[in-house]
Amino acid sequence: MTDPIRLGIAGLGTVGRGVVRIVQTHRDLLASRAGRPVEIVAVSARSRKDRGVPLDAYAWEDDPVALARRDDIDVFVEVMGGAAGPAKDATEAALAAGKDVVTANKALLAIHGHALAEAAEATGRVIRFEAAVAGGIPVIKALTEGLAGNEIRRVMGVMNGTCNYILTRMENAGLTYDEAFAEADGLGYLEADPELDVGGIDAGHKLALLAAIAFGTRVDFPNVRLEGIGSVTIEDIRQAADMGYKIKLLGVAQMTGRGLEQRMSPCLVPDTSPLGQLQGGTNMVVLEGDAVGQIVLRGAGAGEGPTASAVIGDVIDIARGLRLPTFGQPVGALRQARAAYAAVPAPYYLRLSLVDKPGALAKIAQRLGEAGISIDRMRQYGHEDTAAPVLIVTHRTTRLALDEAIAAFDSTGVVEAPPVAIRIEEV
Ligand SMILES: NC(=O)C1=CN([C@@H]2O[C@H](COP(=O)(O)OP(=O)(O)OC[C@H]3O[C@@H](n4cnc5c(N)ncnc54)[C@H](O)[C@@H]3O)[C@@H](O)[C@H]2O)C=CC1
Ligand SMILES: N[C@@H](CC=O)C(=O)O
Ligand code: NA
Repeated sequence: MTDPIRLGIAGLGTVGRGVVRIVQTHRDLLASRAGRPVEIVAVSARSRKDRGVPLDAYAWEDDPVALARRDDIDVFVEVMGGAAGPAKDATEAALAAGKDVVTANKALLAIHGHALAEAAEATGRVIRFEAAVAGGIPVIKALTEGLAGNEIRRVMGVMNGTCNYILTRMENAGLTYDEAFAEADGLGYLEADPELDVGGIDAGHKLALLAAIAFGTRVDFPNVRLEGIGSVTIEDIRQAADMGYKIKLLGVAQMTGRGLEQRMSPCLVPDTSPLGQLQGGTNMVVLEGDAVGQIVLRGAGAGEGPTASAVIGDVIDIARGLRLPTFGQPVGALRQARAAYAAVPAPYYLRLSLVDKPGALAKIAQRLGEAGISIDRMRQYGHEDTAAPVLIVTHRTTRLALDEAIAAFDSTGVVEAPPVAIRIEEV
């Protein structure tokens, strides 16, 4: 058998521990699949506490940058996290020292991915990041390799398990947002900064990485339109269900006539669709190509085993000699796409609280008509107070037209509370 592939692992938390565990338990399997032994040479973490896996056989480095530069490693495995600081410094040091890099760090790549891809290309190294997007789901591989013959039409997904957990608990157990959030916190689901999860930032990082591969563009996280789940109410979850929809924190990236649209926001999807059926902390990514049609990938987006599985898959690819550009094309071929927003028309869900007087609904219908918006379905609910809850599902329209109509509702004098408008993504 040929020389081993030698790993230096920076970070021994959930993911790092999982990587060590797989290397130790699947020694022969990995060697056979990689065509050479997979060995851990050195590790680094903030403290030398017990991690539940034997580490004595490995050299220890307090400093991840020193680990990245060691002569006796071939691949630097970065599983510390953080968009800057040691993760960035050590990744740069590894590339400069001629090491390949495997990382689970979506924040780092969403912000510095282009520069790091340039650095990798300059030194002839590769950066692999399957674990960074939808954890154990091999979506980077699917897009970069399996679908390489397609023009990608659209990439969609539920890519933050914590948010999907919160939304499904609200839906199934009737919890308020705050109650479901507290439950997710108690289960240890939330990132150290929960805003990364519930603000849609973590999922936005993942979407930006997928979009770069799918559309051959530079990673453009600042132009991902982010809206978190903090404003989703139990009322909307119930009313949407009544109209046949589920609310999901959905990422959508699409190349439009006006540029690249990247959105991460609460959307309605049909409750019978694969996305609508997705429960708990599971992730789902939907890829659409001109030749292949639609592909749906579902699985664990986080956790020790699933995330480490993705890291090891990347290590094996490197051991086998598979050397692909970071985003599927040489950096010079990646375009800076113009950013577009709300370029693709869609049906919308509109929840209104109207004064219960003759003609109120007619005034709303008139304003919608004046904005060129046609009503598909409408429902008014019985009520005990003076405001009548009204739900409208529109035919396809633009967000611009909808915002115009909503602004015009003010002059009707029949709207009791700010209207809620949520896009219905056609999946
Ligand atoms: N936990 C999960 O399910 C998933 C995590 N990821 C990503 O994987 C990476 C690691 O995540 P976790 O394992 O959950 O984090 P964690 O917080 O459990 O572990 C982080 C590890 O990095 C070490 N570390 C942090 N700063 C360091 C420094 N300056 N020097 C040396 N060691 C340092 C810590 O001591 C710890 O061992 C992050 O980028 C995260 O976003 C990606 C997908 C899923
Ligand atoms: N916080 C993320 C886990 C890692 O990507 C999630 O909840 O999905
Ligand atoms: Na993945």
